Amino acid sequence: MGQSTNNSPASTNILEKWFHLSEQGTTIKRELLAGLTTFVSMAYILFVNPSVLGMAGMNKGAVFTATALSAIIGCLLMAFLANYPIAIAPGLGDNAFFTYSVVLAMGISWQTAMAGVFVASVIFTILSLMKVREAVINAIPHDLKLAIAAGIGLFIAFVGLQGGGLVVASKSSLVQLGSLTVPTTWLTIFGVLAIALLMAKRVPGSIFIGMILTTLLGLFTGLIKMPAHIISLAPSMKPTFGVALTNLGKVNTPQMWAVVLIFLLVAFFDTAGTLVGLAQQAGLMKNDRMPRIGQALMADSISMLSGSVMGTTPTAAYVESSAGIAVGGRTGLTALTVGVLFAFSLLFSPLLTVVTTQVTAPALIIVGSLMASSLAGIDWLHFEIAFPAFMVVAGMPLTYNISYGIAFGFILYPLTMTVAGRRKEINWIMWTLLFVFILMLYVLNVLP
Ligand SMILES: Nc1nc2[nH]cnc2c(=O)[nH]1
Repeated sequence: MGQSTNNSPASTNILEKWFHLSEQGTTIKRELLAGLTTFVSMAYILFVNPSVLGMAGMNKGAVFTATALSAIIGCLLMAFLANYPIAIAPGLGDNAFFTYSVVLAMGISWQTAMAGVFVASVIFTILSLMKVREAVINAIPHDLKLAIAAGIGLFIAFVGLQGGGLVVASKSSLVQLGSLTVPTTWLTIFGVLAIALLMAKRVPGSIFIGMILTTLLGLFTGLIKMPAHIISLAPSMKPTFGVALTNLGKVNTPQMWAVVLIFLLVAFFDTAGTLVGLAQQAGLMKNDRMPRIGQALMADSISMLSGSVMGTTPTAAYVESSAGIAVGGRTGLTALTVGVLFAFSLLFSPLLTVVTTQVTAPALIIVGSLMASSLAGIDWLHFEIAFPAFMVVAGMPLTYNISYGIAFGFILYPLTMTVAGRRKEINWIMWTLLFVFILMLYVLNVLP
């Protein structure tokens, strides 16, 4: 009794018992530093998520609170169920699909779309519990999984370039460079440069720091208005809480089933792929397999489920966790630290008004470039693989729809592989998906 510091024998013993720190060759101090590093690398989502979902018509304050709470739930579950140094929060790929493809392009209300997220998360949770999850993960060709991540990267970068005014519509060529005489566009240019240079210098939390610098420049030049307060109680989730449940009845349409399928595919494969990549980076794979992958998927699926009820799009295992792993994070204590910091951040909602589109745009562009790095793993030398992968990557930004990119790849892949004499490598799940995606194109494009 009487000792209350983190390093007291009692608390050390508890943390040791929960997280097996010495077995993983790590220390409390290193895990806390890793958690702080990952948190500052991903804290931008607290402002970017309300900005993107706000465009779908959702209440920004409620989304802010739902974002923080779903991240807290995800990180705590990751810490205690799976003991991995991996943080969870609403993914940029998923919120972009929700707003730009489902709500704005297909004209589905955000309320119905959120009910779709809920249904997808229930299926995801069931899948995480069942042993077939490994079979499903292995059934999708590695190159297509990489192409999906890279395509989403290009898509969100495109969204950022437009949001920041750098790319605008053109009558003759569809897109062109925006005007460099617009002052707010220069805020975005400054933000991209600031973050890119900080990243090139390997500064932890580059995105967060770059966004703060851009906001300060905006405030200083009068392009952004001063906030009324800096801290306050977290905004109420009343405008969004439970909406997914009250709209469940509206999911029963062909369009919504197609949307549910894409939410499920993106959420499941994004998290599964990211988990394995991060576990490899941390040296936590055993015989080329990830121990406790079921628990880690479960942590994500439950936070996605609770997020959809509270009012946010699917959560993902964050690629930014690699920043904390790079500074030594190896256990769930890193994830727990991120969760605690998200709890503190609930107080900072008044800053939502200063984080404008020009401030969030650089984050989208830079995270897009990070996600595009999976292009490196694609087998470009074999046309039967390279072309379907290319069509996934090019299809997402150019059709402004993540589902179409995925559909192009899944329809082409079994065909090009078969003609190339590699039919044996295509399993029945891929043939089934070929027909599912042809049906999906019909439902999303021809039927309406
Ligand atoms: N894996 C992953 N990491 C992210 N970091 C920010 N957004 C995302 C996302 O959608 N997926």
